[in-house]
Amino acid sequence: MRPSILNHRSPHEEPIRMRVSNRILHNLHVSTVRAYKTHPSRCESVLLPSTEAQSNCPHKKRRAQPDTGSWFPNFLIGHSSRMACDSTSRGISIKLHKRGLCFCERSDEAGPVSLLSALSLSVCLSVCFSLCCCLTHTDGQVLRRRLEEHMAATETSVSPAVESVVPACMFAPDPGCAEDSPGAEYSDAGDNQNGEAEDHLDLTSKVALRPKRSFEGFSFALVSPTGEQYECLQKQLRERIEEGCGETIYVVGVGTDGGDYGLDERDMEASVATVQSLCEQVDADLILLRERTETAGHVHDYLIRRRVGEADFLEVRVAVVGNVDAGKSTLLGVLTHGELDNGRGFARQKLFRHKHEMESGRTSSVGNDILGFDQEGQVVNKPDSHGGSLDWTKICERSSKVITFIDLAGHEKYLKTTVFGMTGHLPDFCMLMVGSNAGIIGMTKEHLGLALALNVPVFVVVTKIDMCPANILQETLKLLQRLLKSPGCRKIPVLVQNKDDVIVTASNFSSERMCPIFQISNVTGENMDLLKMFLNLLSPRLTFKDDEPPEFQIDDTYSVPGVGTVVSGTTLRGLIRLNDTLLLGPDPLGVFIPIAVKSIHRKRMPVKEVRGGQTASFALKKIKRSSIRKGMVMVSPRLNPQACWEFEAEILVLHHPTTISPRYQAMVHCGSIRQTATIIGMNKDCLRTGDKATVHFRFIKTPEYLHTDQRLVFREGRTKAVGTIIKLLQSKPQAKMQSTKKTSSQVEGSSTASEEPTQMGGSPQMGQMYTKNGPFSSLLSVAQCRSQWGTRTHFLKSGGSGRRRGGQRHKGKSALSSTGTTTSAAGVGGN
Ligand SMILES: Nc1nc2c(ncn2[C@@H]2O[C@H](COP(=O)(O)OP(=O)(O)OP(=O)(O)O)[C@@H](O)[C@H]2O)c(=O)[nH]1
Repeated sequence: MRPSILNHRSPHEEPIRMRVSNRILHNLHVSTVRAYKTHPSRCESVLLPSTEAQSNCPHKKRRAQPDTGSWFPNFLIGHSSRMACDSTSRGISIKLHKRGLCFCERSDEAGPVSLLSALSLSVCLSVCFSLCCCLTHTDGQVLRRRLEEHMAATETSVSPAVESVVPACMFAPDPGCAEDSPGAEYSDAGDNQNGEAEDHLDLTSKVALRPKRSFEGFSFALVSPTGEQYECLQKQLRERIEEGCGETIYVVGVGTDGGDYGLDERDMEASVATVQSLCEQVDADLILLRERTETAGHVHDYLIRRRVGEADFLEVRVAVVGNVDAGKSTLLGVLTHGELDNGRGFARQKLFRHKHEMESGRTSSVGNDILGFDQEGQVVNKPDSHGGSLDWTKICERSSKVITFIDLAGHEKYLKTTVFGMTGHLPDFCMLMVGSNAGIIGMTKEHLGLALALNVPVFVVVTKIDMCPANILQETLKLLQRLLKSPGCRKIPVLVQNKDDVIVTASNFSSERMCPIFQISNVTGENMDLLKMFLNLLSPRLTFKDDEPPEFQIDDTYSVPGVGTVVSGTTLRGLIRLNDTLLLGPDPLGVFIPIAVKSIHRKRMPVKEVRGGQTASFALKKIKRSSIRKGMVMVSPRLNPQACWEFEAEILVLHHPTTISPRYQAMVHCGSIRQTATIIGMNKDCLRTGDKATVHFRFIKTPEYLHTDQRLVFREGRTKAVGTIIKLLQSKPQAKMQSTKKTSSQVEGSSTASEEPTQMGGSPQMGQMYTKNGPFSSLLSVAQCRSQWGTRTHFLKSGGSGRRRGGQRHKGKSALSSTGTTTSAAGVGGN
């Protein structure tokens, strides 16, 4: 593979500029390094490009930098042109600078591309490695040596069985310039990552600060900032905190491009004092995460977290999935109650609320558990000394950040409930649990596929390491990383082994590519502190503006004695205040009715308002619980909401045993909506596994409130499809839609469940639609993953026996739910 890159350009013709697909890059990562090691002599000779060629480079701004490319030009490593049109595609520009490597974020025509696409970084390193080995230039030799050291460090930190798991240090900024003379000037100072000079920053004095959440060019003179610089710093800090929904991580002692690593004690003190004073200005706390000493001095990592009042806290939702007996409930019991398990189900007992769950040890419903962190990152959960119960209100009052775990069922027969938990509860992240002794079995792949389909970043927790022999553990890790790196997932597995790894992975986790792997024991508590630290550093993925018209999606309803009807769910956007009047609907006729909010609870704590991204429960005035169903919304009258019977979606069939044609019916999961829909038409005659199409759906029972760009999961039996709504069609409600049941799937020939997935189809027209639409990029990756969805899935039959936690069944359920299956949610005021 490597020579194909090295031979890519004739050395004298033009600057070396590579555009290769991510998949190729992925394969290149290991093979390139190995190739070099085994056959260094076979490396092609890559010479320096001529000055003329450099001046022809399209990246003229970068080329104009005086010192840039003194012996080598930039490399652009991105996706193939097809992927480049996609707004989520990533690119990375590598500068082989004489003082070291410089990885830069760059923008493409299609929009911003993020730095540290984890995959690209590791691959870039190996590509650079290969290229350097071809250089005869002295600088090349230096760089080559550094890369060799880096690679050696990489290898020693990884055990042989998991040799290709990327260690977290790969994602840390490269000190790079340690060998250079201290006085050497770093020509890239002031150059932002897109090659444009920062217009408002003076970088003449010591570069000392770098925000880690984002790797955009951003560096300041912190030791003794001028008034102007100070204001600039303050503005930037505010922006970073806004981006991080109230917090950000800064590294003091490192320059923008990884240069000027370390500060002496006096400079560090002065820099920290500056940051401290900045934090005071923006009403935030500065929390030291780690201190380290680099060759040139000290480097400190700080968490900057905005102060919140007693009634407020940052909320992060984590869906907990994994096969049955992986240890999900046990881990949540250990985390939230602070007591270790005994290996026989002690810790999980505190979470079960149903007799049958206690008896069987199986979660059957969607559970909510909370873990609060104070400003310093200490867990605040203090279970009651008698019953071991948790006072949610107290936890919330003491917390700066509350992690809500959405505990989902691992058993196959509760998959429908699990899908609802993933779509309806809007998790920010997904924690995939794997029992180290059992390995990747049962529903593990199914749940991973679901998270990928919904674009939820995943981290993995391997449990039971106390009882697992070392060779089995290594085997599980090996299979896990193979699964994560497979073309369908395209993740970078990163083993988290110490606090440094936690900081690096948490800082870069918003890159959906990276997949941290923790190895823990619920019995001995091994590595539990790393997991807690990681959870404390997670920030919500989405930011919301308060001035948008509010929207709230209902995922459960309750009747509370003395209070009345209560609905729980997630605020999708906007700000909802006590006594606001919102429109509740749609009812079966598509009508929205005005409704007043009597009281608001967040995590059982009474509050006066709730904003976008937060879960809450509302007590409503003058309405019966039976007239509200899951999937309904409460929205601002300003939105003039319309209910919709029909819509068009671009879907991708992940699995279907035969063919899907018009009149086919399946369950549509879209947010908290869960209703059977019929395919009215599509832009193909029929759909098979791997096919993409624009499909026209119609709900069979009631109209729903939908948005374009909403993700949906379409499933029935073994059939699974994912997609995005592209058009809402206003149609007159039909008097009665007949459910034709699942027989409308046309069975062709004798195709069986074990039928191999076919090649992904799709008309050119579809291809265009997909590449234009950002969220679809992951759909493509899911397409490739379709074979992993397995064929052994069996879903709940209609009228299945899911039960709610602490709630009651809907009286009018049969009239409201197309399948009659209940999905449970947290108890009253669970939100
Ligand atoms: N030795 C050991 N046992 C564990 C560990 N984690 C969980 N267990 C045990 O594994 C069993 C299953 O744990 P659960 O937490 O019920 O598994 P689950 O994934 O929640 O299962 P479902 O709720 O059915 O999906 C229990 O008996 C736990 O005590 C661990 O780290 N070490």
